[in-house]
Amino acid sequence: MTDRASEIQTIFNNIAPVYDNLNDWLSLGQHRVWKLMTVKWSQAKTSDTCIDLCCGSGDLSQILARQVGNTGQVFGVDFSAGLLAIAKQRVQNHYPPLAIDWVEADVLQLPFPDNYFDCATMGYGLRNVTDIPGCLRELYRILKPGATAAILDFHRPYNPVMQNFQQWYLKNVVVTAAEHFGLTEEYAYISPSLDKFPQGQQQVNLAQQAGFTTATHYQIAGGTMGVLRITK
Ligand SMILES: C/C(=C\Cc1cc(O)c2ccccc2c1O)CCC[C@H](C)CCC[C@H](C)CCCC(C)C
Ligand SMILES: C[S@@+](CC[C@H](N)C(=O)[O-])C[C@H]1O[C@@H](n2cnc3c(N)ncnc32)[C@H](O)[C@@H]1O
Repeated sequence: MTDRASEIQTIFNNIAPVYDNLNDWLSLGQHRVWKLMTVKWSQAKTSDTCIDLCCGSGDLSQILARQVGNTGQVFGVDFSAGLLAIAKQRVQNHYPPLAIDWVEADVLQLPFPDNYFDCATMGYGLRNVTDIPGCLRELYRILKPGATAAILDFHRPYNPVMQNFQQWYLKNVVVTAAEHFGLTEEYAYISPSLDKFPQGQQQVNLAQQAGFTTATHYQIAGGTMGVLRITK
């Protein structure tokens, strides 16, 4: 793993204890709706074998697992041991049990064979990997032909009013809230990471270069978030 990847791993291990609560408060619960939309766009269905890349504390993995049922299987993959521990704990006493395997691994080198998965999701992961084209190629490799992936992340709105609002909110609300938990630097990282993140059409181009036959980017939440939907 590169030094940069280790730094990112440390950021997520540090924020693990407050991650879920802060996401709920700071998005006013909206991230749950965006994650439901992402699973819908992934076209996951009963009995499918699906993967949730960069699963963190596992919200998307849980939604996927409900969708595929007990005849399907979900693999939640992440390299943050801290967030994976929370993911495991959250489903421990779930009834009925959810068919989720938690895998500690780097999504740039997935421990799965070619053409294995019926569908995939990724929430707020693509912006954080150190090699976006490599990640899309790895995702392409493990999906079956015809399988769909839905990738949710922040997006810089094209509308200048929304863009100013997003920048103001990240700086004055998100980072200020994080200061109370001694996590200023960790949350201050979101805005510059978003500056470097490809915009919707660029994401579509990268997906096509990775081999995906169809790629569409949908803006949601006033353009502050986006979902890239791609089919192998
Ligand atoms: C679940 C959300 C973000 C996850 C997330 C992603 C990252 O890359 C991080 C990096 C470093 C630290 C933390 C994270 C992280 O938590 C999205 C929801 C939470 C957001 C922090 C707040 C979103 C604000 C938007 C500008 C839109 C506000 C509209 C809302 C309806 C109020
Ligand atoms: C912002 S969190 C998203 C968590 C969750 N998917 C969600 O939507 O709330 C980003 C996650 O990506 C993971 N991550 C970043 N780069 C990774 C990599 N190369 N391999 C595995 N996980 C990675 C981090 O550990 C972190 O859990």
